Amino acid sequence: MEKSLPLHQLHANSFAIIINRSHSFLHFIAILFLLHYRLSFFFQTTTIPTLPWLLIFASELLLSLSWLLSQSYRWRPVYRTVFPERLPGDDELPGIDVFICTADPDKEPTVEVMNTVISALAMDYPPEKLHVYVSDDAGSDATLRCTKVAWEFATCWVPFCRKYGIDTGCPEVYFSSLEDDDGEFKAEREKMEQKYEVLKQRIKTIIQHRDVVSPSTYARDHPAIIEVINEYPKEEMQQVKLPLLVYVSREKRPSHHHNFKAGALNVLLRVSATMSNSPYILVLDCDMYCNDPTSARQAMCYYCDPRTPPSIAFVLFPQTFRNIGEDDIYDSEMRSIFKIYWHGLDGVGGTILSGCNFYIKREALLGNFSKQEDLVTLRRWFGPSNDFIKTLVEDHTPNSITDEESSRMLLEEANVLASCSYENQTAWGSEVGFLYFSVVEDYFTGYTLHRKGWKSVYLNPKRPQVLGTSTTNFNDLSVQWTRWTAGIVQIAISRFCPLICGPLKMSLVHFMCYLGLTLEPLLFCFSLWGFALVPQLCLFNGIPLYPKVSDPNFNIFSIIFVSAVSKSFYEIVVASGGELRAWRNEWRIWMMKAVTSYTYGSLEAVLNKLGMKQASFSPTNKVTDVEQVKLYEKGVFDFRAATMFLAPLVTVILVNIAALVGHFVRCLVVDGDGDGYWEKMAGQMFLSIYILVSNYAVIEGMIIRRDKASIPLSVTLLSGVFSVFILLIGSAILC
Ligand SMILES: O=c1ccn([C@@H]2O[C@H](COP(=O)(O)OP(=O)(O)O[C@H]3O[C@H](CO)[C@@H](O)[C@H](O)[C@H]3O)[C@@H](O)[C@H]2O)c(=O)[nH]1
Ligand SMILES: [Mn+2]
Repeated sequence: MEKSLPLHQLHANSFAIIINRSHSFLHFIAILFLLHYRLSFFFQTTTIPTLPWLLIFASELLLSLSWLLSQSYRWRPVYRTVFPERLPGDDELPGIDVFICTADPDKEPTVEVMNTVISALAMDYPPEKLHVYVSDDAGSDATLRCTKVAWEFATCWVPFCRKYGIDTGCPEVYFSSLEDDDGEFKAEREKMEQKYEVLKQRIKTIIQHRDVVSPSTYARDHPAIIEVINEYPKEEMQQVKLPLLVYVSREKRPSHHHNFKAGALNVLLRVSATMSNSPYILVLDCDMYCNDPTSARQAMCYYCDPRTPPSIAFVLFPQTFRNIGEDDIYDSEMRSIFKIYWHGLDGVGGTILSGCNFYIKREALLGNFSKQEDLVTLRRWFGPSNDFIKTLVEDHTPNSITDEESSRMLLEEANVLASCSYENQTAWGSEVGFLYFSVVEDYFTGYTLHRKGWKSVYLNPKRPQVLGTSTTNFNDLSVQWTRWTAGIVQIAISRFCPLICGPLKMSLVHFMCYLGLTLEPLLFCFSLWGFALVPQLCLFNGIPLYPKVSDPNFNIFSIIFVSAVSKSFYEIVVASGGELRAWRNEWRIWMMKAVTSYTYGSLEAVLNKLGMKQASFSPTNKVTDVEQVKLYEKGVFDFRAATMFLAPLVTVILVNIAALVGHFVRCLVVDGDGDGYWEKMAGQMFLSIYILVSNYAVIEGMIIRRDKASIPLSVTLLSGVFSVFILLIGSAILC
């Protein structure tokens, strides 16, 4: 009886669909009017110069294009429910390999990384079917030792969680969220808490006494180190059944490009194949604790359901963060991505692969082969290891470690698979595994899977499945978004651009989603620079770019503005219950990113294309700085950021102030004759005021605040020079 019940359910949000589609339709008509208005300029005689008109028209066109493409993620938002209690018995569940990547113990606190490892070991899944692999790109002996101590702690922690039904597998979260119980449980809990404190202390001591002289050089140049942590458990630990835990640090040499996280994941794909070869893989970033131990069972609701088509490549959970403040000024939560876009993509063919927290089918990454497959072809694709090639064949069962000899042989082979030359002249990274073409390996790999006809599923249950650390200061945020932009623009300007390689096996709407996401950074940075400078330069010089207030055409602009602003108000505040300030924060950070990270990222991608700059992936800083956190929690911008990120912001603000001042002077002195000058310039004046009001935080950081995190005077002065330059040169060219 139970077997006939579905394991999962999908429902489309019809109300949202109706609202979205009707709004798209009306907004689109307004845009057509705008096109008509702008184009008719070319058939009139007027004193307005053509260049600024063309530029503002181009900005409007680009922004409208990105709006149009973004309607695809609003076309059919869907939501999913799963019923893990209906899953078959534990013995019928498939195996899962968990991959946890870490790369830099200075930026990624080891205590947190170990919490992630422990939370993965404590997942609610049959332990003999769960295998946890830690990839350490720093090759740090300290991390290996910490993994061993974490393992020891897990041997007590996991049985403790099982015994008392604790559903927070991450000790840090569990002990910091107070629960009051008494009796035997309380005493045991206190004992456990002490053990956890000891663990933290041991980890800290190991990290403090690292014996490598120059860790960063070592990280780039070291042999492979692979160790099975629970190979021979101590006597007293043998009772406890825990998942396999393996530490893998691939070989790195300066002469070989290591391809960042994708490279690390591909090594894990190979090494794990020879040890556990599970059909499903969960990828976690080192800061992403498993908050809900049932995520594996939830994902399996798709993979274990005979009625679900086998074309699902991955089941994705959103990235959720534990360090989001009430006033999330940097939109660190990335609300619209995880709460709007991904549900929309899910409804039209599948959400993109967003970094971590996904259960992916091994077969989707590697393919599935029969025993008759030509060995030469397989070796050309997958490299020379016969042991690995054997694992690709359907009915292969992996080697198990039974004695010292089998363990030695297995590790020998694993070392070969983790060597940096193993991938030479193979299809790794280009056709199989995680793909290397872009630094956003996740996005590109997911996109390629969808193009080949694979589907994906987005699960966003109420309880966060994972909890990570998001960037909560302006510098880290800008660095991170610059990297993402660079990776995405790399795709946009390559032969893989969706416009060039076409939808292949994707639906048209799904294709539009990918096109929109791929072009978004470019479209935003070009159009927003246009809106931030062109009307202002014209305002400064008394050139109108918008119709008079009394002209009926003025309504076109007001309608488009009000429609865009109120739709986002609806999405953020009404539909997803956000606060008003979330709405302000998202608009503001969007404008800020456009002139900083989107711009620099796009530039980086172009330089990379021209061979003038190498792609880079420096891990995001995950160390908590108390002072920074305080500012973030108070909703105050931390402007202790690189000048390259501050200068564009300040420059835009100064140009806007200058334009307004210039405008008022012109009104009073030059054009004070009341020929409707105010009316002609009202649109531009409004735009400048809008930019200044929305970005008041920058003005405050520049003029009012005097704390350490305000904008340094040197940056303001430098930006002042840029603004004068823009005003002079811009006026000369445009007007
Ligand atoms: O050479 C590297 C660089 C990074 N990492 C690991 O990759 C993970 C993600 O790196 P992080 O610095 O946290 O990047 P984010 O900016 O948070 O990354 C987002 O974007 C990346 C693509 O740019 C995705 O890979 C991530 O999953 C996604 O969270 C971390 O666990 C790192 O340790 C490596 O293993 N090797
Ligand atoms: Mn991260």
